[in-house]
Amino acid sequence: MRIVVGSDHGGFELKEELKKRLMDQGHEVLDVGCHDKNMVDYPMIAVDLCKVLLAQGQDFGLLCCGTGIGISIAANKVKGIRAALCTDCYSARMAKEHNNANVIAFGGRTVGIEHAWAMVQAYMAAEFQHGIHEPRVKMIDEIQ
Ligand SMILES: O=C(CO)[C@H](O)[C@H](O)[C@H](O)COP(=O)(O)O
Repeated sequence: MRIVVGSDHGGFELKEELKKRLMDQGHEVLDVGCHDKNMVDYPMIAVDLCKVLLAQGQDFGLLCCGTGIGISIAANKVKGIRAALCTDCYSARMAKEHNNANVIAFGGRTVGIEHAWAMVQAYMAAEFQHGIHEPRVKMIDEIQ
């Protein structure tokens, strides 16, 4: 898969480890930053990632901040983005199956790497179920 990743300082370490594991699996990963632990404002990173995703058509985007909340709120302001803050594997799978989320978000200060990795795997293994979910997703997109 082609994946674009990004984080603020609060999600930097988690993003780096998830990026490494994705690359080890053979995925193509583009990192929009941040590239060190220096403080950076998460809305900028979220918008940068979303613009890249919409322009370059990666399969999905992965965002991390301290909680995953701020960066997912910011991403969801971008037209065409459906960002899901994931805290469990069932929700990560549903984010794809029901919501066709094109961005998943995690909290670097709230979840450990193994749990985050399990959630990434759950999301990546899932497929959008279409059917009744298709018009609902369309309704979401039409809000913007
Ligand atoms: O947006 C957030 C909260 O929902 C993230 O956790 C940020 O990473 C956090 O706010 C950054 O906080 P810091 O005090 O600047 O490290």
